[in-house]
Amino acid sequence: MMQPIIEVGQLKKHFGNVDVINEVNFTIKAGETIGLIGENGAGKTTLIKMLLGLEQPTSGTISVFGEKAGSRLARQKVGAMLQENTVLQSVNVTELLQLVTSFYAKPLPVSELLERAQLTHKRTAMTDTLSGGQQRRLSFAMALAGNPDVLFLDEPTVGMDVAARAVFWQQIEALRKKGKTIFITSHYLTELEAIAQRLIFLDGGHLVFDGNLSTLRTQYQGTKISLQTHVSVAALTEDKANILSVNQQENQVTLTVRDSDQWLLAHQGELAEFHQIKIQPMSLEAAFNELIGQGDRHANIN
Ligand SMILES: Nc1ncnc2c1ncn2[C@@H]1O[C@H](COP(=O)(O)OP(=O)(O)OP(=O)(O)O)[C@@H](O)[C@H]1O
Repeated sequence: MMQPIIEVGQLKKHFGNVDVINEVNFTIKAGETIGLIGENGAGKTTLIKMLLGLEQPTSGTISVFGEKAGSRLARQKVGAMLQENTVLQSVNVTELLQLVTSFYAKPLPVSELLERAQLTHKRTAMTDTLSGGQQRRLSFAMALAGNPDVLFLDEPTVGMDVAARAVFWQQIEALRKKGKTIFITSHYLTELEAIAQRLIFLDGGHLVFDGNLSTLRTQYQGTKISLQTHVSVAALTEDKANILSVNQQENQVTLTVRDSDQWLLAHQGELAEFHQIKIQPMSLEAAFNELIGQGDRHANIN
């Protein structure tokens, strides 16, 4: 049985009177690959910074390898790629990686880091002459420097071109296969679908989903039905268990339902009152984004 290596309990973070993380609980086991998804401002970066010990929680507990986040032990075992590229000026790529590896007890060889980050051809380039995507890759090399057991990657592929992205995801897959624990944030579910067995969604600082992709699919992926009608929304959404979302603009109604056949069967008596019906499958991402949008509105009302 895999051991939990990170445990988060009743975690809260307020900035002033703004709740950024609200009562978040989860544990991470060794070897898991976790995708953390949420809109801008959902609290992803704040959560990662607390897991790294770079931000202090307002309340709640975080344990990393049985110790406080950011402890000496945790820093040896954890590598991170944050959103800002913190790259030292006036040194070349190799010198920077030599410096970073010197902080660790069991670092990876610089040549391997250069290769994994696709930067071998840039090994003698000054760090401030790198392009945005190359700096992102240098941050990746720095995250790997200590041969960490756990990797936190905050929107790692931003600024990378298509080819660099593809190689980057191959690297992540290779690290996953080696048994590394990987925690990645992204705005894009599609980018994580292939790699993350487990997905955690933050919405306004609330953990709204924590589970695997197939659970996510059965819970949220639906079919979109749009139509024009004077039939009331209440009547159209009577079978609550089948309705994922509903939107009405005058007589234009858009529903997302789990099972469109079941919905049509239930409403066959009203078909004469439906016009311009369109039925289309919805991508998981679109369905989930719609739900997250609803969660936001609920959060604002409460
Ligand atoms: N140091 C700070 N002081 C005050 N507010 C902050 C601070 N850091 C973050 N916030 C606020 O906390 C909220 C969550 O921010 P955070 O960066 O964690 O979100 P995110 O999900 O990572 O967003 P993005 O996708 O844009 O990176 C935002 O409303 C942000 O303005």
